[in-house]
Amino acid sequence: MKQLQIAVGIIRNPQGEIFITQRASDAHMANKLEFPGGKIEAGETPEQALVRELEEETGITATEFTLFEKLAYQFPDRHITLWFFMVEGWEGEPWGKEGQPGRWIAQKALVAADFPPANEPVISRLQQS
Ligand SMILES: Nc1nc2c([nH]c(=O)n2[C@H]2C[C@H](O)[C@@H](COP(=O)(O)OP(=O)(O)OP(=O)(O)O)O2)c(=O)[nH]1
Ligand SMILES: [Mg+2]
Repeated sequence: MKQLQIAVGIIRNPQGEIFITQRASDAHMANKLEFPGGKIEAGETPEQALVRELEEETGITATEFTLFEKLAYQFPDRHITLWFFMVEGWEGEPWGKEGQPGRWIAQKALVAADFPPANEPVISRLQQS
């Protein structure tokens, strides 16, 4: 069974909108919306992986972030631990750098069913705050 550690960024602007991207049609959790991010590599801290992944996937350099939630989720074929960081300071402007569609959505308008099932507790928290 695959064991993966994942760092993702909840990129939130001063208007309370969050930058989300859509996963590729051939990826695990195909076509679902996601918070940009990816696998923590050997020797990396979750924070280092977050900064690297956001540079690779959205072109921004994250400068201010805090851990928002850490949770484990068992998919049929893999066990993942997700580190969700709230990102409220960055340099540059996020875009779908790897060709994936990206857009800003009001925090309260996020819909849990549009994301992978592991994200449900985080979407709930974002809707309430
Ligand atoms: N990026 C991201 N992945 C998520 C979220 N929720 C969730 O369950 N996942 C899962 C899907 C994948 O199994 C895993 C993330 O892997 P990934 O495909 O983004 O990894 P990566 O960027 O390193 O991609 P790659 O180099 O392997 O192509 O975590 C989320 O909000 N964002
Ligand atoms: Mg990724």
